[in-house]
Amino acid sequence: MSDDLLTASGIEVTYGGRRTLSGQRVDGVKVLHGVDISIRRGETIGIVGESGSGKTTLGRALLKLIDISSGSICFDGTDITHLPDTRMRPLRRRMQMIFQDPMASLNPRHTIRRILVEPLLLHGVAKDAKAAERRVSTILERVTLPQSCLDRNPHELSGGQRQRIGIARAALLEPDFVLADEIVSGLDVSTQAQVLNLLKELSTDLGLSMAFISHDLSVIRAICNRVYVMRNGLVVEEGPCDRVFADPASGYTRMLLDAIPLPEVDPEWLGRGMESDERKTPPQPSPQGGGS
Ligand SMILES: Nc1ncnc2c1ncn2[C@@H]1O[C@H](COP(=O)(O)OP(=O)(O)OP(=O)(O)O)[C@@H](O)[C@H]1O
Repeated sequence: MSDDLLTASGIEVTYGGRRTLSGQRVDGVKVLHGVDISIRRGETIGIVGESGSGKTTLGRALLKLIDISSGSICFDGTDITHLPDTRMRPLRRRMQMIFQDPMASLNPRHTIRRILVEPLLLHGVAKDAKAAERRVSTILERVTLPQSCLDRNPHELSGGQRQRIGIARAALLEPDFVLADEIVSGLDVSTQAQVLNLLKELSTDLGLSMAFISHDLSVIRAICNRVYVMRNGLVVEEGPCDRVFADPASGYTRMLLDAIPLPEVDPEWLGRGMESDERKTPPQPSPQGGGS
């Protein structure tokens, strides 16, 4: 069995290309220009880069949520590049996504119970509603939410609670791979820390592979083993976080690091030691807002 769970080679994505009714081809805009990326089993990689560099597009391409115009994608030994929907369906359960804005991904008219129970039944992970409810109750405890959340609608929860529901929904389906796209950028710093901690624990417990998209370098450093740095639809640097942050090979990565001084990170909540000189860096607000 290969160490790699997910590999993608030469990924190109073009938005807006089409054929007119008269058969003429209208060129679109190419936003990924041949990206190679691999994610090993049990590994968390970061994808970082300035706004518009193509992080979200790459993430969606990896999950086959958008079409690629060139390249290939392999998941757990299966070439999924041209896999038809029927054969892709069982793999979709194993490749989950957690979104930046849970309000946009959780149906506002459904209770949390329905939001969590339905996918379990749809994917056949639980054999009946009773078994599904048992699983949901257990995962709620795991993400430290009270059972009373089950009868609420998404808008009745806080942002941090909603993000925990997003994590619970992904984890319930027992995925092998989770893509997390800017999932803490809308949260305050202490809630960010709690959500990141939870995700880190879950990924270890469940042996998940994760790709973590963020424009926030401190978040990437806190949670990832390796990092891919993107610019203008290309990977300009890839390597272990420790090396890339301490000694970036690309001038662009150095510029990103200079532009966004790393804030002080409390090693208690990250469960990770830091060098004493890094700890002297004062906390700095990120000058970049928004995200994917
Ligand atoms: N559906 C779409 N149609 C057309 N162009 C798009 C679409 N989605 C993204 N783009 C363009 O593709 C490029 C890459 O966007 P993408 O969202 O992947 O970047 P990003 O690095 O995730 O940026 P951000 O951090 O701001 O979310 C941008 O120029 C964007 O405007």
